[in-house]
Amino acid sequence: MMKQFNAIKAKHPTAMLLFRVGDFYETFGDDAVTASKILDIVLTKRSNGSASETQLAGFPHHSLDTYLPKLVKAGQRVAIVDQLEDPKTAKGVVKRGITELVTPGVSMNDNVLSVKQNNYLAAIHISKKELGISFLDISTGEFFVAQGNQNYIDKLLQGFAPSEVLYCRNDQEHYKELFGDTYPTFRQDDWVYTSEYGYEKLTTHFGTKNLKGFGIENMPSAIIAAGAVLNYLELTEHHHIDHIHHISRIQEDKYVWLDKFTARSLELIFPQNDGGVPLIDILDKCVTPMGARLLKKWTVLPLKDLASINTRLNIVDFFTKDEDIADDVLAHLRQINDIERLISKVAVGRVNPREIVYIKKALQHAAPIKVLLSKANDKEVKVIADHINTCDILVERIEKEMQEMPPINPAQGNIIKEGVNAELDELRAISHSGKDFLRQIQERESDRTGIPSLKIGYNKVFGYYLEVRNTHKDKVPAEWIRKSTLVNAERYITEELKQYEEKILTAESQIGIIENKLFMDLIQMATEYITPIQQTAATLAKLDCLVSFSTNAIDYNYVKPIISDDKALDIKEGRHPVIERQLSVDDPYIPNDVYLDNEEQQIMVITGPNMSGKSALLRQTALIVLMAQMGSFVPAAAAHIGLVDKVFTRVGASDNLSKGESTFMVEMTETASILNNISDRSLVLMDEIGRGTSTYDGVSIAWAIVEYLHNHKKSRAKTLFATHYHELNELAEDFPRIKNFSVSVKEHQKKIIFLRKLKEGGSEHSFGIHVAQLAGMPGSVVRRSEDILEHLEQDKRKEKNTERIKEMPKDNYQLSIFDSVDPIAKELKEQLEQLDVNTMTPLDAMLKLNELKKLLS
Ligand SMILES: Nc1ncnc2c1ncn2[C@@H]1O[C@H](COP(=O)(O)OP(=O)(O)OP(=O)(O)O)[C@@H](O)[C@H]1O
Repeated sequence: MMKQFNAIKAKHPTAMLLFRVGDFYETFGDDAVTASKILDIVLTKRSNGSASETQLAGFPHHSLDTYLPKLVKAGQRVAIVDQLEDPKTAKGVVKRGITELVTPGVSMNDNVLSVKQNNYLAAIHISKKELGISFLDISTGEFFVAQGNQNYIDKLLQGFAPSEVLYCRNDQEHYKELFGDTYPTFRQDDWVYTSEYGYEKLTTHFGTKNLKGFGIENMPSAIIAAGAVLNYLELTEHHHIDHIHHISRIQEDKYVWLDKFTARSLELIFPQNDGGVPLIDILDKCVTPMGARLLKKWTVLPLKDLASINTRLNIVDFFTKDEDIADDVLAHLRQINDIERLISKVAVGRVNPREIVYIKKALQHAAPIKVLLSKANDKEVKVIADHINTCDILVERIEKEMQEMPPINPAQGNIIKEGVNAELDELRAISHSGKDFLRQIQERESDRTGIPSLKIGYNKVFGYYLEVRNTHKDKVPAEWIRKSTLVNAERYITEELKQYEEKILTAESQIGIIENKLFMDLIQMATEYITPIQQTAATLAKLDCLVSFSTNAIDYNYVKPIISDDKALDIKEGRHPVIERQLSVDDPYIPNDVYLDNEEQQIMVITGPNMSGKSALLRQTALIVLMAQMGSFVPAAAAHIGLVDKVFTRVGASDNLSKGESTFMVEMTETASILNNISDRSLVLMDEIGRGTSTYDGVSIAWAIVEYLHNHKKSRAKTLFATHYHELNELAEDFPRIKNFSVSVKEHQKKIIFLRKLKEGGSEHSFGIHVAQLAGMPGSVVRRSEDILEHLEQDKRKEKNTERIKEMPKDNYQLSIFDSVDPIAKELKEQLEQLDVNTMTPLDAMLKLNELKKLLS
């Protein structure tokens, strides 16, 4: 057996082998040490016939579902080695082989997967020209590819957040350099990463002559990455993958460009700090798992196409106006299981009886949704109805054949209803009424023979028998066959009893075989419905997202945005969708207007004290735009949004310092990438840019960036620029499309009250000291800061020129001795002034110093 183990281990050295031995899964050697730590199971030692001892740790086979996810979640690649023949009939060591290799990126196990999240496996092909990437979720059948530069690939990685990344063995260093070690990885052989192999793999899998139909024919790097994914499925023994029947190109130009910093700082999917709330948590009111997963994709991939956005918005509008339909649809959606993943389980042959019934139930609830929507007086809603395929024939058959609540484990039996199969019914009758039937035989034979004490019994040696006490021996009919003689009685068997016995003993196993066959036939039929069920799942997911948007629109008082092809952004009384949810009714979020265009007001320079709400205003503007382009209503009184193609966000270095990644250098690199990528339709949010360096550096850089954005020859990117540097207010005097705004505060008894209202015009000073006071800074520090500020502002008034670097005020803690009126000090000063240090020898200097010192004594 250890030979067998070693042979399999040699083929998969990086995988932990769960080796089936009898009723246990065992791990050996180093695997055992690791498994015992992760699973907290006992580690033992056994000699296994050889001189050296082997370490051993195992668990009962029926606990696989409990232990396997723990191993995978701990980052292990786990190979399940099963017995491939019946140990009872096997000669010698039982044949064993890998039946599945479960890795973080390839899993169908419900305990490994998270309901609301896709589980992507990614492959990256690194090449000098363009990099290729592919993403596959085997649990849903979704398969995507893309090709582009490192930035783009990095951004996709961040958006899709794969559980495992594959790349070519030869690219190890390069991969690490580009993408670090964020994701668990696996390296494949270099021959996998060639265009010929990828092309061949994809065309064979999809059964197509070429890849034109998928629009990826001319994407060599993407094809290589996709081929690598298929190769990995083979390696991990995933051979039944009919549900992966399509590959889609991620069309970069279809979606709003959000680089990874922007997605992160806007907290679309993940919060930046522990306890933070990302946008998705507010948006997601989905009631189906596939809806929740789709909404995540919509959130990181807002649309750029006017027609598609308006379709979504119109459907949301429909549901907000007809709440009864929305409620009915929701009531049915709530009853719908994860059919997207269930149908994938059908494809890979891992569906259990109860799950087949769930598929039926889901389709049965999809049917009334289809009826409801097709009756709606709205073209776009009707289209949704058209895309729901209720697969009636399949539903009917499952309904007719499957029990209402069959067990999860088919071996437990009672999967198939009565009346489906005559043989099955008969066997069940035998099994159920076995004892009755035996009693009937006993009574009948007792009457017929006149033996009153006739008994039926059973033993392992000759099965069922009739027992006759010696006193009635003479009444035994001739056809009974005597099997044994006891002291007081004799035991007989009959032809009938023998026949029946065989039936009873084989009935249970026969029932299992027939039920299993009928169940397999049903699965076979279900595999023919993979595509229509996937389509229905996708449509229901979309519907779920749109109804979720309508629920938010009503509950949170959102409005339908007007999206157009022009380039203006006009938000009236906009609110921050996340912060407003965290505030109480008594202290609600203060709405603000934001207007930007390419002609009059391209850049808003927003000043205001710390904590006044500048960052919130910037972020809410971006979130409103993105929500609108996802197809959601928005938190505002009205919103007119000229299509935005890219959103860039840069947050000043110190806001990110806690993550330990944002140095001033990073901030500048990120800003440079914005300046190189903007277009007329871009929205740029700059928050405290330049604060990672000295004040003067900061002001200069911030100033230069605003100037650049304004004067860019080709693109007038709409920009919100929040800053502490009120010096920047002077820009508006020289540049026509720059306008000053400030977030208002009221000073009351040297304290500030945040009004949070945006008003035209800059702010005069930054109120930082007041914030320090609010924060509980000692009174002496606050007073001293006020003194210094006063000095600085006096200096500024004198110079009246912000571009020139000003001197810091002289520290007036200590009076200068030379300003003193003391006569000795005066004498000292005069003597020092008369000295010509250049003509003095060191000795002269020493003597003079001594002389001066004497003056003091
Ligand atoms: N319009 C608003 N209505 C109500 N509360 C708000 C509003 N805007 C911001 N706030 C609250 O004020 C807090 C501070 O806002 P924000 O972080 O935007 O200030 P800031 O001006 O960017 O400050 P800093 O310059 O220190 O980063 C927010 O966390 C939020 O709770």
